[in-house]
Amino acid sequence: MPVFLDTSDSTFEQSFATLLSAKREDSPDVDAIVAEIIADVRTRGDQSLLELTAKFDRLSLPDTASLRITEAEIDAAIADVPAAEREALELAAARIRAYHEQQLPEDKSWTDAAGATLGWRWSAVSAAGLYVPGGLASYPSSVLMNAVPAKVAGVSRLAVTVPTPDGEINPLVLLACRISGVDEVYRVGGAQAIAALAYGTDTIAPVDKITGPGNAFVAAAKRRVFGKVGIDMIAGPSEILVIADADNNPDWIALDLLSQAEHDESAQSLLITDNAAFGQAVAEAVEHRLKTLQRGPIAGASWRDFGAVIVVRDLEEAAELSNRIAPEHLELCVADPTALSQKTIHAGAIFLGQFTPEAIGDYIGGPNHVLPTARSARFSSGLSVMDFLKRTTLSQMTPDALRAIGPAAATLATSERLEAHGLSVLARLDALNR
Ligand SMILES: NC(=O)c1ccc[n+]([C@@H]2O[C@H](COP(=O)([O-])OP(=O)(O)OC[C@H]3O[C@@H](n4cnc5c(N)ncnc54)[C@H](O)[C@@H]3O)[C@@H](O)[C@H]2O)c1
Ligand SMILES: N[C@H](CO)Cc1c[nH]c[nH+]1
Ligand SMILES: [Zn+2]
Repeated sequence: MPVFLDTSDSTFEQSFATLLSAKREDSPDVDAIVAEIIADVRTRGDQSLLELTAKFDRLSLPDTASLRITEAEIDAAIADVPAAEREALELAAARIRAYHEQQLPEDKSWTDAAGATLGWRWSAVSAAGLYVPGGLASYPSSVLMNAVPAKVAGVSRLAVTVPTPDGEINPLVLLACRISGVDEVYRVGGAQAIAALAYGTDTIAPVDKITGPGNAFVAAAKRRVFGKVGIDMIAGPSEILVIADADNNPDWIALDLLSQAEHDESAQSLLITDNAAFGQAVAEAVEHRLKTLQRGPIAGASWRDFGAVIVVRDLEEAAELSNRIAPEHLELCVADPTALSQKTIHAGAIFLGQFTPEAIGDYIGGPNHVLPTARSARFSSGLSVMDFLKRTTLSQMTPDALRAIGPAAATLATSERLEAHGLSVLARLDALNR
C-alpha cells in the first residue's frame, strides 16, 4: 500500500478499494478446534475446563472449586495496586457510569383511538458473561467498558472469565472487576470459557449474553454460541481515521495514528488532509516516533505497514471518503469539527477538535470504547446499555377495542388459512355481542 494517495490521481479508486478491503478471516482450522472444545465442555463440564486450562494456560488446578477466583484472592491481588492507578480507574469508572446512565431508555404506554392500550417495557438480561483476554492483551479499561454498562442496565449477575497463563493475572483487571460490580470471576480462557458461559457447568452457571474481545478462538466460539446466547459483536483490529487541516501539530496527529496502530499488527491508521505538505509532515513525524517506540507490534515497523495519507481537494471530499471508510474511530482536527461531524455519518465514535485525542475515549471520556470495526459502523453501534436490555411489547384490549379491531384480525387469519387464530378472536366477539 502506498503511503500517499491523492484523490486527483487516476489510480486513486483502485488503491482506495485495496484499503477498504483489508480484513482478517478466522481460519477453518480454528473453527474446527473450537467446535470440538465446545462439544467437550458441554459433555464433560468442569472436568473439561480443568484439562483445557492445564493444556492452554499451563495451570493445573487442584479441584473445580478453584476455577473461581475468590473475593479473598481478589483482595490480596489488588492490595498493592498503586494509588494513582486505583484513582485513575475509579475516575474512569465513574465517568463511564455517568455517560451510560444517560442511555437508559424509558418505558412507554398510550391508549389509541380504538381504545387499545399499547406500549413497551425495557428489562435487563438476567445474567451476562464478560470475556477478558489474558496476559499482555488484557485491558482493565475494557473490563470497565463492558461491565459498567451491564450493571447500569440492571444485570443482576455478571460473571467474568479470564485466562491466567502460568497462573498470572493483571491485578488491575481484578480491581476493575471489583470497581464495576462484577459478581463472579473465573480463571478460564479461550473457547472453553465461552462454552461454559453459554451452556453452563456445575461451577459456572450459564448466562444470557456474552460480551468482550479475545483472540481467534474466542471470536470463533462467540460466533458458534450465538443463538443459544446473545453476543455483542466480533471486534476486529483497531482503526483510526484522522481528518486534519494544516492548522495542526503534525506530531500530535502522528501520535494519534500510532495510538491505534500499536494495538494490533493488522490495525489501520489513516489520515485525510486537504494539505499535501501537512500530510508529508505527519508521515515524517510518524516515522520519527516509530524509531523511538520500544514496545508493541509497531516498534521498528514502518508507516507503510499500517497506514496511509489521503490528500483531498476539500473537507467535503474528506467527509465523503470518511463515510465510505466508516471508521471505528474518527478524529476531526479541523476549524469547525461540529459542522464536519454532521456530514460524517458512518463512524463508531467521533472525536471533535485538536484537544480530543482518541486515547481520551479509550479510557476516560465516558463513551464506550467497544466499537464497530471493519466498516460495520455503516450499520451498527458501539457497546451500550442497550446491549444488556431487551424490549417487551405490551398490548391490552378492552371489549370496545376488541369490537373495533378484532374483525380485521379475524379476516386476516382467514386469508392466511389459520382457523384457530380467527376463532380465538371471534369467540370473544360472539360472547361480547350476546
Ligand atoms: N478489541 C479490543 O478492544 C481488544 C482488547 C484486548 C484484546 N484484544 C484482542 O484479544 C486478543 C488476546 O489474545 P490472547 O491470545 O493473548 O488472549 P485470549 O484470552 O484471547 O486467548 C487466550 C486463550 O486462547 C486459547 N488458545 C490459545 N491457543 C490455542 C490453541 N492452539 N487451541 C485452542 N485454544 C487456544 C486458550 O484457551 C487461551 O486461554 C488479541 O487478539 C487482541 O488483539 C482486543
Ligand atoms: N482502542 C481500543 C479499541 O477501540 C480500546 C483500548 C483499550 N485500551 C486502550 N485502547
Ligand atoms: Zn486504544
